[in-house]
Amino acid sequence: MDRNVRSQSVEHAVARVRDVEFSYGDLQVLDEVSLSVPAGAVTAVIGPNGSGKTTLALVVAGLAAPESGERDLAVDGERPVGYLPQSPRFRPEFTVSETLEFYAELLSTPVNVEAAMERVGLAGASDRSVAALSGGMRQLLGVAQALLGDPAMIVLDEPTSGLDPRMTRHVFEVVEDVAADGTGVFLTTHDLLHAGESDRVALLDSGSVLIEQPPDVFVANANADSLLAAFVSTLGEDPAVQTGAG
Ligand SMILES: Nc1ncnc2c1ncn2[C@@H]1O[C@H](COP(=O)(O)OP(=O)(O)OP(=O)(O)O)[C@@H](O)[C@H]1O
Repeated sequence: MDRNVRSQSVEHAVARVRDVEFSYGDLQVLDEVSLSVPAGAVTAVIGPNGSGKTTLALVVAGLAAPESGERDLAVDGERPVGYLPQSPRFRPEFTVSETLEFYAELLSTPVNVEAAMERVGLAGASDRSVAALSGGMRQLLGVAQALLGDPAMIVLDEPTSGLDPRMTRHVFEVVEDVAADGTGVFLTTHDLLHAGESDRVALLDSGSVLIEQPPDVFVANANADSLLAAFVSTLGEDPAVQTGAG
């Protein structure tokens, strides 16, 4: 799909969170977070370690209920929401296709396991056991699992962590392709190079969304020449791991 068609479909949000607050016990990690996940676009959430990206991904996916605020999903009928956790665990003795068939049975919609394997480039490994997969292939299996059942939105928590540069590029190409078909893609990443090529970035800092806009707009507004430079000039050089909102 060309860029013009894609930018039109960006108007329609498949999910929205509004004024979301979330705490683990006494530790508040999301503070008044509002953002939307447009259909047909990749939204990349970036931010320091501990800034709340995984927690936000769980809330957006509907897997964690916010204490206050709202999460609305605007998807038609039975279409699922796909989710890839940060460290997916699959049964090591299952093959790739058995793993996907296992997840397919959990869905109430018709599922084409072959198509999911084709889409991520794992068709040639369908009979290989999970134990025999490289880290990159396991991550592709996770993406394939999230794509089962033609989801209206996929939420991927660090889908390229631990992947080499070419495999990282491949995963981003897969998700761009998925977005081009109208799916809303919401992912967290520390890969600012590829986040800079996504349709939108949301910068999370200590549980608050500082910006939510196309990366080139953020970079230009920060008077920077790259997303990395904009990230550092906005957040400062201090690499401290964050521990909650505030
Ligand atoms: N289950 C939990 N119980 C208590 N605290 C938690 C839990 N999960 C996360 N936290 C804390 O919540 C804060 C936000 O964590 P979260 O994993 O959402 O951040 P993140 O931005 O995804 O981090 P990273 O980039 O390191 O993966 C951190 O301070 C973390 O220690």
